[in-house]
Amino acid sequence: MPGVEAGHPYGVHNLPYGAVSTGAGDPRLVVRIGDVALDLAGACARLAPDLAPLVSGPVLNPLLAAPASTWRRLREAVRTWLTDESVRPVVEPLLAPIGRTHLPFAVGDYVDFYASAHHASAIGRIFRPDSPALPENWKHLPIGYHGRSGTVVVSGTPIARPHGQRRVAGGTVEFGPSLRLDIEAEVGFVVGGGTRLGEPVALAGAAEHIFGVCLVNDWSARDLQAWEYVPLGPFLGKSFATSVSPWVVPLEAFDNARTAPPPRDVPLMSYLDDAALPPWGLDIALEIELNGTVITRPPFPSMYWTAAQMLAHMTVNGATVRPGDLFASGTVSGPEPDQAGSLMELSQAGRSPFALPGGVTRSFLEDGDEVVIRGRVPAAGDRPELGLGEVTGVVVAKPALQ
Ligand SMILES: O=C(O)/C=C/C(=O)CC(=O)CC(=O)O
Ligand SMILES: [Ca+2]
Ligand SMILES: [Mg+2]
Repeated sequence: MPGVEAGHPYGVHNLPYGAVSTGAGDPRLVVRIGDVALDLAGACARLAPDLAPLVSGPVLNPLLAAPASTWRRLREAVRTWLTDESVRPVVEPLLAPIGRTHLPFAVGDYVDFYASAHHASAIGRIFRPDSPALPENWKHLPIGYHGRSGTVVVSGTPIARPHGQRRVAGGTVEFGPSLRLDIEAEVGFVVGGGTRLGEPVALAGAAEHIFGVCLVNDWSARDLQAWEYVPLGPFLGKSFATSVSPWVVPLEAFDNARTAPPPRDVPLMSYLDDAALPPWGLDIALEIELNGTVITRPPFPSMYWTAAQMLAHMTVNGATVRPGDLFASGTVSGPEPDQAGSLMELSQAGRSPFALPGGVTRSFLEDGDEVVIRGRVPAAGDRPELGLGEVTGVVVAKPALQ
């Protein structure tokens, strides 16, 4: 592809999908190549008219509803269009600067998992100091909860500090802006190809239902969460906003970035037993920047549960998935203190504030703070770097409700 040097993290090995607009125009679906975007509706209208109806709207959902073989056909076609000299006169006028990015899919159901043993143990010690760090069920099944899909927002959306109830020292219950606003760096999976009620997705069939990968920041109000979550789990402490990166990187782009998950300590039931399957760990490196300083580098290969296991578990009771559903890995935390994916861990629940430049310290987020979570598959051997982009958000104060 002219203008995109070999090894560019958004070369033809990547080709993520997004929705962009310029000026007052409506969002249009694109594929990113280098630092520009290929207009998908225009390209399909000219070069693959039968695919045009799947990509002519503002969101990916019609494409997500098509079978995985169609996703692969479109990806191969785009790769050809971007490399084949003979179609250059058609393709070049359809390349444009990226412009403003939008949420590229209408989010159906949203599930958040809890798949890092390092995160789950650290949070367990903080929230439940008198119990084992990992709950008894943790290594038998990927724990998760259903989140609020309507508050999934695209990167760059300002995050209003939530108000709510919290219990303070001495047992008083009060209402006000969260004093423990946190982040959770996660990897998200966009579902395609629906299922029928009662028909689980088998581990071996997961690739037919996982369209692509994005980055997720599961903003979390720890004080609201700690008071509300017993016994039913996360609710208002997490439902106010969840940010996602604007680029959905197709699953096939990770073909040479698969890693073996950690050894399993507990024998897995057959619907979760992935020992005989190709590995589903992904070699993604995350980094979190707070106000311009990188504060932690969570490694995704350290996750205990894989995306395929999450999907198999999420549907094993017969629950359906639909095109546009989103499920997220849960906070990505590695074994080292500087690999934690939340401020709760980095500050030890506020007991050990961490340092930023200029003598500034933080335990939780203050108004005006900007968080950037970046993701990439690092280059290795002849594997070029694969960019996942970033998910950003600035915290803003919300007017008091009472
Ligand atoms: O262990 C708890 O009580 C709470 C855990 C979380 O808040 C984490 C969560 O949302 C799942 C995750 O991101 O890993
Ligand atoms: Ca989470
Ligand atoms: Mg959330």
